[in-house]
Amino acid sequence: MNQEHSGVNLGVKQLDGLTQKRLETWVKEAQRRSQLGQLPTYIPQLAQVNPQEFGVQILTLTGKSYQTGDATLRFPLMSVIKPLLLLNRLVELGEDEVFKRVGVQPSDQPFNSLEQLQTDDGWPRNPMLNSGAIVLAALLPGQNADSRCDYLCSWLNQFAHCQLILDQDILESVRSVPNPKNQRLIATLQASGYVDHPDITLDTYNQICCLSATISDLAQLGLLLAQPSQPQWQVCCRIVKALMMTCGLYQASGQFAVQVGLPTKSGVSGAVLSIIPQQGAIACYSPPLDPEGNSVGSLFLIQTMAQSLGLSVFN
Ligand SMILES: NC(=O)CC[C@H](N)C(=O)O
Repeated sequence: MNQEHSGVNLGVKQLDGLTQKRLETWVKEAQRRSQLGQLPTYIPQLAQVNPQEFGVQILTLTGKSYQTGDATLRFPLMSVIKPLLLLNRLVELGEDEVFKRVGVQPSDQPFNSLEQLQTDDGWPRNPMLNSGAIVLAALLPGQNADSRCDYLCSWLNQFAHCQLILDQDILESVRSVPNPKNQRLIATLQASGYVDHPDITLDTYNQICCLSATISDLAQLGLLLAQPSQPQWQVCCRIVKALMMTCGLYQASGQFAVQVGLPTKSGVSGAVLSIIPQQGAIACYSPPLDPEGNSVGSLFLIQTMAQSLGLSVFN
């Protein structure tokens, strides 16, 4: 643990210690380390991106912004949509309805594990796994997948002041290769009674994963969770952040909570979102992944920032 920050947090805004120069130094090292990762191959278009692409933005609740890398890059959110889908469903349906259909237990299995779902008798263990997010996608309002995805996209754009758009190219790429793992998850969820219309639900899930963002859109989404704009969202945001902390990086969640201590969610595109409660958000994008499917460069950068600035919520 960094000596500099072993002391108690006496209300100091730790992000004040951030400078553009420090950020640039850390980003250089993160970019170097990202070479240790691999691009995912099961979605053809994700396998074709330039692995050296990198973007990071830190936004604070007081309006400060730090940004490095390519601000014009657009990337699909993939699993980073999961906490935002959860937020939407909690706000609209309430805690009781949501947790009748999905659990809150961490898992030590991969994000698309059928074994985990089978061990749990078809009960989706948490909303950060594909099984849990698929069940929540089934609860979005709308007659078909297009209208359900549109609904979530507009809701997020309205409340987070961002400009997410559905990336049709990546969606086509997702659809071009059948994903047997997700198909088996959905069949199991149907058998256990958590999903009624498997085709619409799988298509909705695929579409919301293909909502694309710039690094600044992603940081804006983070601010929504960092400090809820509406008092009635307080509890929902607290629940989402707790689940990001315990489940957001799959098998790596526990280790990251100890080393970094920030609610964090990753996606296979290399996008990562970390929340610094009451202070701001860190949005990072770097495509190469570690074996668990988390961005090597993004996690390195967030860990370095958190330890150097003392950002852990447990300080
Ligand atoms: N970890 C992820 O980002 C997974 C999302 C991706 N759409 C999938 O289902 O495989």
